[in-house]
Amino acid sequence: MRIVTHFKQYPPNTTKLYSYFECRNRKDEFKETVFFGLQYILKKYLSGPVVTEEKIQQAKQIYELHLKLPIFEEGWRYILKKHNGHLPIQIKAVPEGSIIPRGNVLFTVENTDPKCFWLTSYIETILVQIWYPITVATISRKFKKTLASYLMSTSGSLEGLEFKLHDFGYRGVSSQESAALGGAAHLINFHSTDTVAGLIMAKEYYSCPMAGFSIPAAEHSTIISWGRDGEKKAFENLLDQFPTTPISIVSDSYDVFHACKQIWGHDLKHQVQQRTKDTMLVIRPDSGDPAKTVIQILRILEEVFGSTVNCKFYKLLPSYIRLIQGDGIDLHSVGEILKKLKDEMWSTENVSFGCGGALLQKLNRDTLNCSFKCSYIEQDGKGLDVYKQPVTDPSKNSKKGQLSLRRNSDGNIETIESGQGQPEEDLLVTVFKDGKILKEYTFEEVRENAKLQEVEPLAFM
Ligand SMILES: O=C1OCCC/C1=C\Nc1ccccc1
Repeated sequence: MRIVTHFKQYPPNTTKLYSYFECRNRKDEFKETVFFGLQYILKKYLSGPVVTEEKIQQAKQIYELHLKLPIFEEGWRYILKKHNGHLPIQIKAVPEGSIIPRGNVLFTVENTDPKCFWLTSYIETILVQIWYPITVATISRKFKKTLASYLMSTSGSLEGLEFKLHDFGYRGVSSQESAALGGAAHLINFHSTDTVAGLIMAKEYYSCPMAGFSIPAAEHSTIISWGRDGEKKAFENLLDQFPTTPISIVSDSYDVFHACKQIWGHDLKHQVQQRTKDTMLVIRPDSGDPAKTVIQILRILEEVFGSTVNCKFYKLLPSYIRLIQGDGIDLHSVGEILKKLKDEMWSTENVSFGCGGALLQKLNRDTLNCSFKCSYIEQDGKGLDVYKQPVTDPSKNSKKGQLSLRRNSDGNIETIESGQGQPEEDLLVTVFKDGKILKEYTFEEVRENAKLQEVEPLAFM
């Protein structure tokens, strides 16, 4: 346990520790990241009178047993007495929702009381947990870019884009807090979710009354509970129970092709044709090769319900029928599926997707190389730029000195090191100082900052 012993390890008379957070640059599919989640961490863990007598006692007990060394009790008691339990820390960060190229400073942390230099590193652990909301928001936005390209290319419009990727991931994350953070991160880019914890996060920490929507949906239990021979009854009951909203019905319990051809295409054909765009039937396959299954179902439905051709000459099922594919979806497969649909002249308008693990859980701090490093210290009143430069891995080199972030004359974002930045050009905003949050962002602002600037033409897909 290094952190509680650090105050003994820094040079004598250190009065300031200045560190920064970045998603280190690496040749991978993520050229830029979405900055999100710092406001939650500040509000929940770091703002206000967070240092208390009982917390000091609790820490004392734990570390005496755990480390057989005392905690830095006088350091914490100093904060309690001198700062009334408020952390003498300053944090400057890019606005939430900002889209920043990899390898740029995203926030800086420094102590504001020279006696509390050790605090900067102490809060690294909780601050670096921002890796999760940043990574989910970034993956979700990359999904959006792919979906936008195919939707634009096969329909000439982006209408409905925000409902093309539905968060199915609540059950697959490791905690309620992860569900809340990841769920909210996805809702920066989309308005479609079943991860209710994300709605509450957006409401409580980013002032958003209702950040996402869903529709009534079957699951296997509500189908198979009618027995093997009761699938048609189960489907019919669902149509009867939900006449005024769209309804999603998972149809692969036994044979999805039979379900589409015989039940949807014959037994219940007229009930299906009574549905409208606002009360559409959404058929959900949930197994098999995603592209092959979706295409086969589209063909079956086209045979029964017909299809039209849109302004881009791609085929479209009647407005009362759509598909949702929520199995086997990740950043790679979604593009593959859409490409195969397009090759068969199907518009992206026909399908939407659900994603769970690949959106909220199949990721870690290394996915975007999230890192927190010290870059500047002050000793005896003298400033010193510091950095690491491992001969064993240059990609782990860290930045030097006090940092600022600016948009240069070419319009590109860049980090200025060694305190060479012009304060008036600095995009970093002081969001926290001495226990107080100085700047808050609403979810609306976060979404605005993260919106897609352009739709990438498919040629590069
Ligand atoms: O089918 C659907 O249509 C759109 C509404 C949501 C939905 C399914 N949700 C879901 C959630 C968690 C695991 C699996 C599915």
